Formats: sequence, C-alpha cells, structure tokens
Amino acid sequence: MAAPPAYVVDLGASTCAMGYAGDDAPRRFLSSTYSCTSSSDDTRPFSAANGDKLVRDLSACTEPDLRTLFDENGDLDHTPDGALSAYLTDGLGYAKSQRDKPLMFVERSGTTSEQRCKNAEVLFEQEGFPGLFMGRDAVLSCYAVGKSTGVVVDISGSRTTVTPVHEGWVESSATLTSPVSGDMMDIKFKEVLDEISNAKHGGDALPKYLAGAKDPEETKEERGGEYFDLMCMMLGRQGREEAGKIADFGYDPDDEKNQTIIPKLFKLPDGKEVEIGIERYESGEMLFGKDCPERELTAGSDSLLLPDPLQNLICDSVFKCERDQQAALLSTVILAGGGSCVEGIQERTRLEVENIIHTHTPGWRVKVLAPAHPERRISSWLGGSILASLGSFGDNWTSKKEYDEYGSSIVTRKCP
Ligand SMILES: Nc1ncnc2c1ncn2[C@@H]1O[C@H](COP(=O)(O)OP(=O)(O)OP(=O)(O)O)[C@@H](O)[C@H]1O
Repeated sequence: MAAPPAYVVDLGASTCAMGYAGDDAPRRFLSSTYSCTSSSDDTRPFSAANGDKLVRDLSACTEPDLRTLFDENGDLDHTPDGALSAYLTDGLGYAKSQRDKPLMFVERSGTTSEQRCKNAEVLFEQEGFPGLFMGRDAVLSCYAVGKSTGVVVDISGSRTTVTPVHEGWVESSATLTSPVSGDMMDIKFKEVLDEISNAKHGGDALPKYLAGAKDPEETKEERGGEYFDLMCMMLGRQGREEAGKIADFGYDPDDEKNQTIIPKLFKLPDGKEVEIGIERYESGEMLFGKDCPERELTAGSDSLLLPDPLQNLICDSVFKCERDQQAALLSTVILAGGGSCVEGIQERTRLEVENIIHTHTPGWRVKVLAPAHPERRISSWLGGSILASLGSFGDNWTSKKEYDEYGSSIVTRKCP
C-alpha cells in the first residue's frame, strides 16, 4: 500500500471518520461508543497496557460495558495506550510505530487553547505523529463546498452549532448552539415508531437484539439499560433515515391536506410492518422550534427554556457579525453534519430564514448549500482532506521538531 500524503481524523461524539488526505471519503467510520472488557477494575479508563479489550461490535457483548472516546466534560480520553490509540490504529490502518505522515486533526470550532495544547501533546508524544495541523470543523466544512466565507449549520450527534466563517476565520463571538441534535431527533423518531407499533401491533418497536431474543426481558436485563437506550436510538435513526422528512414551510399538522399524505412502509426488526404517515415530519419539526422538549435554563434551576429554532439561531448569529459581512454570510448558509441529512431541510431552512430576514431587509438573498448526503455527513473531514492535500499547504504543518522547540502552544499560533 502506498503511504498516504497525510492522515485526516475527525473524532465526533457519535462517529469517527478516519482516512487519508486527497481521498473523497474516509477509509473508516467507527462509532465512538465501544464496550470495554476489563481484566480487573471496571471503573478505570480502558487501557490496552492493563490487558483490557476494546470491543466495537456491541452485538458481540453479552454484558456490554459502554464507553466513549470522550470523558464526561467532552474532552478526548487521553489515557496512555487507551481507546484513542486503538481507534487511530484501526481507523488509519497504521500502528503508532508506522505513522510517518502528518495528521490533519479536525476539531470543534469552539475548542479552547488549553484543549488544543493538551490534544497536541497527546498526538505528538503519545501517538507518534511527526507533524500536525488542527483544523476548525466549520472552516473545513466551508472548504468542502469551495467557500471561505459562510454560515455553517452543523447538526451533529450531540448539538446544533451555527458558526459564521469569514475568509477562513471563525467568528467565535457569533457562534451559537442549540441542544437539538441528530441523536435527539433519532430518539424522537423511535417514540413515533413505538406509538404506531402500539396502535397496530399492540407493543413497542423492539430493537433487533430483543426482537430475536428467546426471553426479551431477561436479555434486556443482561445487556443493561444503557445498551437498550442506545439500540432504541439506532432503531429510531434507521427509521429517520428511511422515512424521516422535513415538512414544507408553513407546515400545520392539523391541516386536512397533511392527513392524507401517502404513508411510507417501514419494516420493524421483528419483521412486522408499520405505515408512517404524517408522523414522519415530527422529529424534524424539533429543529424549527416545534415538538421540542424544554430544557433547564441553568443547571439545577426550575426554569425551563425552549431551544431556539434553527432559523433564529442562523439570523441571530449573522446579526452578531459586522454589518458589511451579513449579506455575504446569508447568501452562503452551509448545511453540515449527520443530523442534517434529511430530505427537505434545504428548502425549509431557506424559507424560514427568509421569512425573518425579509421583515428587516426585503432585498437580501438567502442561499442554503446542502452537499449530497454522503458528503454532507462528512463535510468537515472532506474539507480537511482537501486542505491537507494542497501542494501549497506544506509550511502550515507543525513539525515534531517545532513542537519540541516551542512547546504545545505552537499549534495555537500556527493553526487559525
Ligand atoms: N449512518 C449514520 N451513522 C451515524 N449517524 C448518522 C447516520 N446517518 C445519520 N446520522 C445522524 O448523524 C448524527 C451524527 O452526526 P455527526 O456524525 O455529524 O456527529 P458527530 O460529529 O459524531 O458528533 P459531535 O460533532 O457532536 O461530536 C446522528 O445523531 C444521526 O442522527
């Protein structure tokens, strides 16, 4: 196998995309959730050096001990010889001792300098990469569609983030987030499946491992509640991918014309079929401010707040930017992330945003760019792949030598 020009890695809370610069798709997608078979203490982090085993095929575990690549604060698990090492070796196909090319590391746009330094330390010292560049995900998603200015709407597994990017720089003070995420919509879709399945077959939609079990209650007990929740979410995800849709602008579930839409057939894991009619719109409405669970305004407080609808996030974010940037930003709204891969989202987003904008500035044009589905899901990875393969990119890498000489803070100076 010819050595890649550089490695490109995007580690997400839901999925990890890993591969080589210049390719138009990652070499491997790995779920960020794994099970740990621990040789002794099952509360400490996974460590191969301690004889722990990392199992990614969760269906192979009778009593899974679920972990993810991130700790409770959302920081990468930095345990030496831990899950990160195992993921990188598996995802890139190169063991630590063979990694002789630089790494394009895709990071969240809001990553702090402290987190960057810590990650750089781990990637150079623990993981053995000879060079490194840290690319902000929103900037890379812009590059993936050939732009350097735009508002990136990233609907990922754990949140929605709206980030204005101006000539390759993130406008951090105008970045806004909402807790409405791909995972949240998947869970909602599972509830929809349950409702329909209950009405038609008299029971919830069971995930595959229970649908085929001799004694579902016993199996559910054995695998644990966390596994059950994860498998339910995956079933909801499958349903959403096959039958989910974003309704047209002005959608009203009580309107008679919506009651007569042609239902879509969906096969449940136990082989029974359900018909999904108007319910296919429900999970997507959460994005635009309907059917959304309230969340705590501040931790521990009694006040509840509805997350801001996507159209408000986009407009508020743009209005926080310099006045002379606003029109250009609105003419390049870029959809990214796995949660945005749903039919109808592009047009609905455009019309919702225009509806707000045109009350202030009727002449402004709103344009929403939505790359085709496989690219949209991996847009930040793809932008990293494009950037790292440019012949002119050479000086932008931070080498191990520079790191040794100047310390980890060099990455905060060399990576915008
Ligand atoms: N085949 C798929 N595999 C995984 N996720 C998918 C798939 N298809 C759609 N999705 C949606 O994509 C979401 C994950 O999006 P994405 O991969 O962009 O997130 P992430 O980058 O891992 O998360 P984060 O940015 O929060 O760390 C899931 O919640 C799911 O709704």
